[in-house]
Amino acid sequence: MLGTKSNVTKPKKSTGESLANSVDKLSVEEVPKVKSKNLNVVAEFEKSGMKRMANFVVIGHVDHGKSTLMGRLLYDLNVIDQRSVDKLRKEAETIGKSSFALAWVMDQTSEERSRGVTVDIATNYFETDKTKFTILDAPGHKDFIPNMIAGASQADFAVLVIDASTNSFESGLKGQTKEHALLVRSMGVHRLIVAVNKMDTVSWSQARFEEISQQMNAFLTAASYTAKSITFIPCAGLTGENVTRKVEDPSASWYSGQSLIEALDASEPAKRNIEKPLRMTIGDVFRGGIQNPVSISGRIDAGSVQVGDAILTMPAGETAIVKAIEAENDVVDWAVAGQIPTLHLTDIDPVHLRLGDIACDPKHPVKLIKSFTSKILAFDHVLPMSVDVFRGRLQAEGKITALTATLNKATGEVLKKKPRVIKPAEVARVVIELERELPLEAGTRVVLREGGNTIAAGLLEA
Ligand SMILES: Nc1nc2c(ncn2[C@@H]2O[C@H](COP(=O)(O)OP(=O)(O)OP(=O)(O)O)[C@@H](O)[C@H]2O)c(=O)[nH]1
Repeated sequence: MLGTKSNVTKPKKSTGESLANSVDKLSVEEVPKVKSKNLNVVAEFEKSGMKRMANFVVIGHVDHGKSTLMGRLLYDLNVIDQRSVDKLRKEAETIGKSSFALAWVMDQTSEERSRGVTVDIATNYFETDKTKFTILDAPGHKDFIPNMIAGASQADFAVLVIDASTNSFESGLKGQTKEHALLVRSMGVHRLIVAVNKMDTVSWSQARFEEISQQMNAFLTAASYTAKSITFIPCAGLTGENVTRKVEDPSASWYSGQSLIEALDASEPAKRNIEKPLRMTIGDVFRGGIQNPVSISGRIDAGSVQVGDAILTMPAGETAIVKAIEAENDVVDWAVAGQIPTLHLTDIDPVHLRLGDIACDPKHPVKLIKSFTSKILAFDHVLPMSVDVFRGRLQAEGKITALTATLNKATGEVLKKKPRVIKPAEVARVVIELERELPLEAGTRVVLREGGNTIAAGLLEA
């Protein structure tokens, strides 16, 4: 199993006992009245020395080595053990694809394995002394761009993997290399680490590295990335050179720069948005028996929560009290944005808690809205039409009522007002009316589907 290592600095424990055990022993009558410690969670967080966090999406043309590179990173950082890799290698050999073993660390489902392409976003975690990273491994196959966008919408930066081998870089340029870089930019990603990969296949040629860096730099700066937010790193995922350790190959003696892990660690920390009002997407709802309180778990997108807080669940509009919190297998007093805690609740009927609902701060609730403007990236032809609008797992039927403008992918400038149709890969602004209200606010990501196909991904503007 992949996952975070256990030596993480955690928020202060309130008891040493596992919460699951302690609540098992309580009956409803015995549940003590929840007392808030009224902590200043922002100050507590700063004192805690909790590591900074970064989420990144891995993009690039099919077969340029994204999964292998990330598998290598996880393997070399001991997130995955030798036995698991040996097992994967054996499995890979039985179907004659032994070089794919490292990639399988990332691509874990059998469908992905038999096809040899990543079909969904694989989420993996690793950490250095300074930072906790989440990798969102995006598929390079052109049919799977919607999944890449799902990853990009959660990313602080992107790692663009480029195959340096003869002709591969060039065919990638005609393929998804540029397209992916543009798409993640239009979804708000500003920073790129360009991993010039498979350098072993070109004998660590300095000329090749420079040729690729220069061409990509010209393209990326024209696409509104700033030169100082792009870092080029030569590496080889398969051999592990310049991933977590320096290159030993004498032909690479010209390079004295950062390794991939150093570049990752040097990246600016993600903003946790702790000071904003609480927004937590409910990913799971459970109850361990009649006497146990109802519990929810999910990622805190913004803000913080502490024991004793009231939370409001939307769209139900019901409040609950946070009786206890668990995060990273510990009982804690508080949790902040970026963490995925379990909240044990009282004073709420579980019928008001559904997957995809939003738990928020009752003083600053997320609003329920029925119409909005969205910047969308079209995957298919988009017209004024009926669509299903998804915010995570929440869904409502709706209609695109107006196509306001098509936009420049890189700069957001208006290209054409009131287009009659938005073509695949175009970025545009549209107005959407919903049949029923959804909890949405500026900055929320939505997906538009029609007849079971994803036709666009959008960012709510107003
Ligand atoms: N020589 C060499 N081969 C590599 C390197 N990295 C990856 N490969 C090979 O390139 C092929 C594709 O690698 P993947 O990691 O599956 O590529 P991907 O970009 O994740 O592919 P998709 O998930 O299908 O988009 C495999 O055969 C790898 O073994 C490298 O550094 N050097």
